[in-house]
Order: sequence, then C-alpha cells, then structure tokens
Amino acid sequence: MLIVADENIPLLDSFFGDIGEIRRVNGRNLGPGDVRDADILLVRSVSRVNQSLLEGSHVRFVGTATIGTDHIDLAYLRDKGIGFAAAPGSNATSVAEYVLSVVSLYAEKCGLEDWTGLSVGVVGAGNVGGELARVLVRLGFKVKLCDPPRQDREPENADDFVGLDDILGCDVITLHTPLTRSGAHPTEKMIAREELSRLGEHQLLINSGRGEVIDGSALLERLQQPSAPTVVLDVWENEPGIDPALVEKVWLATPHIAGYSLEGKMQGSEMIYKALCLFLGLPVRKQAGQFLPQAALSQLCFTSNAGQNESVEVALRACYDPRRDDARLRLTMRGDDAQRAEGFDRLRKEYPIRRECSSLKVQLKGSSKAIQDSFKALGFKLRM
Ligand SMILES: NC(=O)c1ccc[n+]([C@@H]2O[C@H](COP(=O)([O-])OP(=O)(O)OC[C@H]3O[C@@H](n4cnc5c(N)ncnc54)[C@H](O)[C@@H]3O)[C@@H](O)[C@H]2O)c1
Ligand SMILES: O=C(O)[C@H](O)[C@H](O)COP(=O)(O)O
Repeated sequence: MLIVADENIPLLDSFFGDIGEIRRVNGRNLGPGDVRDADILLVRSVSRVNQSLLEGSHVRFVGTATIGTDHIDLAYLRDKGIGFAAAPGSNATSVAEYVLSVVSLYAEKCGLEDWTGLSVGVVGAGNVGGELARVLVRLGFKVKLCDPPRQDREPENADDFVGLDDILGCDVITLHTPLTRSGAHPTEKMIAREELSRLGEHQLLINSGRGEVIDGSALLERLQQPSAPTVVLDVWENEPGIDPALVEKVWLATPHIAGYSLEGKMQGSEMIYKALCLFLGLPVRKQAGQFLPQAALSQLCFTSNAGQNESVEVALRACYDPRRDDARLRLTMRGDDAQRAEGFDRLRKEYPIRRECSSLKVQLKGSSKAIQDSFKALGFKLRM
C-alpha cells in the first residue's frame, strides 16, 4: 500500500510505517503526478485536495492532520466514496494559548494592572473558541460568544450567544470560525470595511482562524486611518504570498503557527492514524503520548512574593511568546515576492519545538487560592 504524505506531518514513520510504504512530498506543490499510484493521501492545510488532484488516482482515503478542512473538496470525496478524516480539536489548546499570550501582552501594552478587566468577544465557539472561552471565564474575564450556526442548532441555548454587532464593542475580538463561502452564515470577508470602521484604537482584533475571514485590503485601509485598532494576524489571505504592507501595519504578525504546539501537531497525526486504522480495519496500537518527548523547561517555582499577574505572565510566556514568531516573520519580509513566500513556508517547516502549558509543572509557594485557580485554568500542573 502506498501512502503519499506531506513531509511536514510529524511522526509519519512512527504512526504509518507499518501500514504501508510512505512517500514524502512537499504539500504546497502537490500535483496529480505525486498521487497517481497512491492508495492513501495524508495532507496538511497547504494542499488543495479536489477532482483535479485525485482524478485517475487510486486514492481511497484522505486524511488531513489539521482542524480546518477548507482545502478539501468534501463533496467530491463523498461522491467518489473516498474515505476522509480530519483532526478536529487536535490543536485547539495550542491556538487558545496563542490567544491568551497575545491578550496578556496587549494588557501590558495598555498598562493594565489586571488583564481580566478586558472584555473578550469570541467569534466561532467551536473546539478552539469554546476552549478559549472556558479558560477566559475561569480566569475571570467577561466573555461574549458569537456563533450563529450554533445559535440556529441550539435554540435552547440562544441566550448564550450575541450577534457580531455586539462582539464589535468588546475590547478584544478574536476570530475562530472556519472559512466558508456558502450556507446561511458564510465567513469569507465576514470582517470587511463596515465592521472594521466600527473598531477603534482601544480595541484588539486577533485572527487565528483563516485569513480570508477578514477582507485584507479593507483591513490595510483601516490600519492607515486614524484611531485604528490594534491587530494581530496569524492567518493571511494568499498564504504563503502574504501582503508585506499588512505585516508592517499589524502589531503582531505570525506565520500561521497558532496551532503549532508539539502536542497539537502530534495529536493531529494521531487522529488521522486512528481514522485510517478504522478505515482499513486495523487495530489501533499507537498514541501520540508515547512519542511526546520531555519538555526542555519542566518546572517553574514562584515564591509568596510573586503577584498573580506577574507570575501568570511569566509562566504563560515561558511556554509561548508570540513576539519571537513575529520577529522571525518580519525578517523574512525583506526579500522579493518569491523569497517572502519561501520564508513564510520555511518558518512553518522549521518551527521550533513549542510545548503547551500542561507540559510545565508550577510550584506556587504560599500562594493564594486565586493564583492557584488561575494557573489551573491555564492548564499548568500545580505543585504545592
Ligand atoms: N491558526 C491556526 O493555526 C489554526 C489552528 C486550528 C484551527 N484554525 C482554524 O480555526 C477554525 C476553527 O477551529 P475549531 O476547531 O474551533 O472548529 P469548529 O468547527 O470546532 O468550530 C468552528 C465554530 O465556528 C462557528 N461558525 C461557523 N460560521 C460562523 C459564523 N459565520 N459566525 C460565527 N461562528 C461561525 C461554527 O458553528 C463552529 O461552532 C478552523 O476551521 C481552522 O480554519 C486555525
Ligand atoms: O486547521 C488547522 O489545524 C491549522 O490551521 C493548522 O495548524 C494548519 O497547519 P498546516 O496544515 O498549514 O501546517
């Protein structure tokens, strides 16, 4: 059995080595010639999987080690009876930690003593937005959720949701919807000129969903006007050929790595491995946990002199600080179009190991219950 797989899927040999022969490919340049004799195709978000890629091939199962599925023509796969699996929720914690770290930096930039004073509007309350909202609420933030599809599906919970209008009044607006172009609530260009005109200089807009959910040219225009909001982008229109003018204007710019914790990426591989085993009628013998290495930083210790905000900030940023990714991306923006696109993909391919908060033990000597609760909410392992 031939398994054609994106070379950037971690643990390919460990999970799939005894299922079939693995041929590694560059997912960005995947073409019909690469998959013609394949039985199984494993991709990431950079490969378009549709009729023009698959027609004439043997492929009978497609797995994407990602949460998003906008790169896959699901209707075509269904029509052709090709098996399919994605990795829902695999890197949700990673994205939530990305946003939390950004919010902590924003609170610092605004000179806030207590970051929970910020109101947060979450657009898209699924695996990522839902997890983020749960953590924020446990930390004491005021959180609003906007999710019209869920509101339609769950009329009994209608009061849990607000409209986008209401969200646009929050201090922080964070986008966690899939990219959709049809249906009752399409998200493509959901944040366009009109919505951007409602945001002002005391607001933060974060997009770690998909780039096309914001109209990029309207955003650039808004950022060139007075009283522009602060903007953080992890996802972009036209990746990897992103607009350098937009990079220059946003506060933090990262190369689509919000979900790139080691745990998140390994869970993505595990989920498609399990789905493939089910598809082929094979027993599931492996799990991501057995391959997870010890974290480079294993323990932090705070004395009773550490304040709540200070200690949470230090621990959160010890796990993930988006300023490093921002600095690396800005360096790649110096070349021509081709060099910039190559740089964007290289940063993603060579992404350093990043671990989630759950990998870090935190000792809190003589701490208050409030401090302990904040650390627990963020997923750290507590040692008293
Ligand atoms: N930057 C990254 O690294 C990264 C990582 C993971 C996921 N993502 C993106 O984030 C998206 C969300 O991930 P998830 O795991 O939460 O997906 P999910 O499917 O669990 O949740 C998405 C939610 O968005 C809601 N939604 C759909 N249309 C909406 C609209 N018009 N307005 C408001 N809400 C709407 C859905 O009802 C659903 O509840 C993914 O589809 C993917 O594109 C990005
Ligand atoms: O949808 C997802 O899971 C994320 O956007 C994912 O992190 C994308 O990573 P990629 O497949 O582009 O490497």
